[in-house]
Parts: sequence; structure tokens; C-alpha cells
Amino acid sequence: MSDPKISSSNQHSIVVDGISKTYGDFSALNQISFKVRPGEIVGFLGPNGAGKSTTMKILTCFMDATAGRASVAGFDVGTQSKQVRSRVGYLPENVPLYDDMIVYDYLNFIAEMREIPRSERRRSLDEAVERTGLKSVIHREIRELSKGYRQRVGLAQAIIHRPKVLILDEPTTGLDPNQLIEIRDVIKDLGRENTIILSTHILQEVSAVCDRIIIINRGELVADDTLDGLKQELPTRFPDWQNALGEGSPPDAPKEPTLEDIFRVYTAGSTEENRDAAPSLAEV
Ligand SMILES: Nc1ncnc2c1ncn2[C@@H]1O[C@H](COP(=O)(O)OP(=O)(O)OP(=O)(O)O)[C@@H](O)[C@H]1O
Repeated sequence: MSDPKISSSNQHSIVVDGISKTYGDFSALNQISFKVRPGEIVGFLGPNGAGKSTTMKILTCFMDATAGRASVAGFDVGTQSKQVRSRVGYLPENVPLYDDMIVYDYLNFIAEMREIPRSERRRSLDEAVERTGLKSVIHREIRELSKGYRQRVGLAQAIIHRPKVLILDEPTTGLDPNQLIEIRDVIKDLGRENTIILSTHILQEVSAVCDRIIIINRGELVADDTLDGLKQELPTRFPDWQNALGEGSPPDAPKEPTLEDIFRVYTAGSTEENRDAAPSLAEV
């Protein structure tokens, strides 16, 4: 008999239902649950070590959860990994690119790995190259590419099999401001046809690209809403939020919180070193 929670994934591209992950006796994720609708771009935020990459690895079948269930495109990540992998594109935090390969050969190799039929391979490759703006470097060795173009190659390998769901782990880290805007435009464009979860530490990125924001802190999901929703919710949940951020007494005219304020309040006191020790502001 099918689990009603999982079968509700018909209306959702991603359903995460009580996922936990422990590494030895360290709890990296503690009963995370959320859903993502088709076509949504969701920003996945959290301090270093919050559990973002762990969640993404579980959703892309690179790692098993310790407990809980998740489905992507209607398929269970634990028991239907082949179906999930063929429907999801993944840009890991550190893309394993083969430096001495020509960009074209590398993408052709990925297309082969993805078992794209030979007759469709050229078209899929051309489409991925077009969408990620790689045409001008297609015959260059990967080692010669700038960080921005390497990131484009990473995105191209993630979309070559035309997945409906994209999981992008810090796609803009280390890019200069121009490259950042270019890659952001590529992601926005991909979001027209795909469901996307992207993790980032660049908060402007989220305001510019994402429909919704999920914040995780020390392995727990602490916020999940649109930016407007989070702005409204913050003063209700944390009436003292401005004081807590060390900004003194709130001014007469209440200030609207920024995403940075929201992030700081929900993740206060959390660093990777003390994630098990310090209580977060969200708890006090
Ligand atoms: N293979 C592993 N073995 C043991 N602990 C791990 C392992 N992978 C991750 N962790 C720990 O789990 C926690 C969550 O790690 P994760 O990489 O998911 O965080 P993150 O939110 O992606 O962080 P960052 O923003 O720094 O990339 C961290 O404390 C990390 O040290």
C-alpha cells in the first residue's frame, strides 16, 4: 500500500518527509520536512555546517538518509534511485570536472554516462551548451577555463539529460560580480522550465532568483516561506528581533526586516564549531 504522504508527491516535484541523517553519533539533519511544487525556485539557506549539502546529497541519491523518506519527481530516493537520478540534475559544491578534457568531449562523455541515445545526443548537448552560454569555449580544455565558465560546464552537465528537477549546491561561490550576474541569469532561465533548489551564502542571490526560502540551522528546518511571508512573520515570532541583533531599541516607525536580518535571527549563535552547544535565537 502506498504511503499517502509520499503519493501526494504527484502535485509536488520534491517531498521531504521527516529526513534525518547521522554521521556516527553526530546528528547532521533532524527530521527535516518540506515540499516543492513544480516550477518553483527555492533558496536553501543556512550557516556553514547546517546540513544543506547533506540534504542535497540525499535528494540526488548520493547518500542514504538515516530515517525519513523523500521523493523527487514522484520517485522514492531510497528505493527508486535509478528513476530519481534520470530526472534530477545535480551541481555538487565541488564539481568533479576532468581538467584535461575538451569541454565538448566532457559533455559528450556525460551524455553517454546518462545513457542519452546516440541519435539524441548531439541535440541534447547543443541545447545544454546553448542554455549555459558555453559555445565560445566548447573546443577549449577545461583546465583553461575561468571559474565562471567551469561553473557553466557544471551546469551543462547537470541539465544535459533534460531533468525536470535541478539541485544546485552553491552554484555561484567564488564568482566575480560579473560572472555572478551571468550565472544568476542562466539559473533564472533554467527556472522557467525546471523546479530548482539552490543553496547559497549570497543573500542577494535569493532575493533575485528564488520564489521561496528555506532556512536550516544546525540540522533543523527553522523557516520556510516567501521573502514577503518571512518579513511579516519575523516581528510576530520574534517581537524583540531588532534588539536581539544589537541594533538598540526599535525606532518609532517599525523597520521592515531584510533577508539578512531574517537569516541572522533564525541562525543566531550558530557556527559549525558550536552547533551543538549554543542555543539559537530561534529557541530563546
Ligand atoms: N561524511 C561526513 N562525516 C562526518 N560528518 C559530516 C560528513 N559530511 C558532513 N558532515 C557534517 O555534517 C554537518 C552538515 O554538513 P553539510 O555539508 O551538510 O553542511 P552545509 O550546510 O552544506 O555546510 P556548508 O555551507 O559549509 O557547505 C557538518 O557539521 C559537517 O561537518
